Amino acid sequence: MNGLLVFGQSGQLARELAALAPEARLFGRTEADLTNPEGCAAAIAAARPAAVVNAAAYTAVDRAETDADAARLVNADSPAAMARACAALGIPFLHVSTDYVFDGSGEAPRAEDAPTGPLGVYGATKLAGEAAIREAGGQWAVMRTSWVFSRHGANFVKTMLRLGAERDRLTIVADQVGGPTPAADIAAAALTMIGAMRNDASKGGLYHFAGAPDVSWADFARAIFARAGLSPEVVDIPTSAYPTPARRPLNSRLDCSRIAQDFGIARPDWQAGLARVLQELETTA
Ligand SMILES: NC(=O)C1=CN([C@@H]2O[C@H](COP(=O)(O)OP(=O)(O)OC[C@H]3O[C@@H](n4cnc5c(N)ncnc54)[C@H](OP(=O)(O)O)[C@@H]3O)[C@@H](O)[C@H]2O)C=CC1
Ligand SMILES: Cc1cn([C@H]2C[C@H](O)[C@@H](COP(=O)(O)OP(=O)(O)O[C@H]3O[C@@H](C)C(=O)[C@@H](O)[C@H]3O)O2)c(=O)[nH]c1=O
Ligand SMILES: [Mg+2]
Repeated sequence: MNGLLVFGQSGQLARELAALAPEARLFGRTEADLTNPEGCAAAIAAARPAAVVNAAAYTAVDRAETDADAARLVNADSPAAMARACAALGIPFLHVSTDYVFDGSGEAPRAEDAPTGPLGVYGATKLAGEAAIREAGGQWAVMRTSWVFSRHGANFVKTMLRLGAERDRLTIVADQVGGPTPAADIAAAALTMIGAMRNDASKGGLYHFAGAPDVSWADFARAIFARAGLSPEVVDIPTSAYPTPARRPLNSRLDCSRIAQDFGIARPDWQAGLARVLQELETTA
């Protein structure tokens, strides 16, 4: 897509956007530091893009607990400044949010208008970003996704490949359930949405998009090991047996029917995405 500006360069989603839209401009930290909201707005004003996707975020969930000021600047204040700069130029803005805006109670998949209740700083700052973007008043879309994995960056698949090769036995939480989502599918969905928004100024809003089917982290680990030909024993544990600085939601299931209805985008099959990512890791190793 001509004129697309992406915030983020080295991250999982940014790398997949670059692969699918090689003509896009990507801004890393040197071009735009998200701890500086006004700098992000100025970067948009100077670049005069046709559309903006924000693929940068403070994603270190545990570290955010003790680094809340930086997390808020990156996850809320800078996306808000980006949304205002896009509104001023009259161009579409797409931002990405998370299942961690929810409290994880119950077992039903959550729709976009379900009550939020973040359990930690990461989720709270992402939720604040959503609200500020809505208030900026331009043509915006926020896509909430979950459990992102790809060949790039830090993610659960790559952690499991490392630990599974080192250890005979792993204890993995089995009471957190959600949809693992290949970053490549998020990139494709984001480009579809931005294209539709450019064609129709009435398009936009809040959308859920996650891989299917929903699964526990323990069962996701088992699937990774089965496909990768590793055979550590995976022991189910409750979240209470895996203490971390940030609390995480137990129920991360996202109801993704709205994005299917409005944009024709179906939930991606994470097993297929996992097979692709393992193949990519093998050929680049
Ligand atoms: N990862 C996941 O499991 C999930 C992610 N999401 C959301 O999806 C989106 C994409 O996430 P993902 O690609 O996985 O994230 P990554 O952690 O892979 O990448 C984050 C990117 O943000 C950049 N970044 C962080 N801080 C700054 C800063 N101060 N200035 C400029 N750039 C900065 C990083 O740059 P650098 O490499 O230099 O640090 C990196 O390129 C985010 O909005 C995230 O909240 C939603 C659900 C799940
Ligand atoms: C490494 C390991 C993790 N776990 C657990 C911890 C955690 O509950 C779960 C997943 O670990 P992670 O470190 O990938 O979790 P985390 O970094 O919290 O993942 C989240 O990142 C943010 C950015 C999001 O937006 C979320 O959608 C989600 O993907 O697995 C084990 O139970 N055993 C282990 O050996
Ligand atoms: Mg993590």
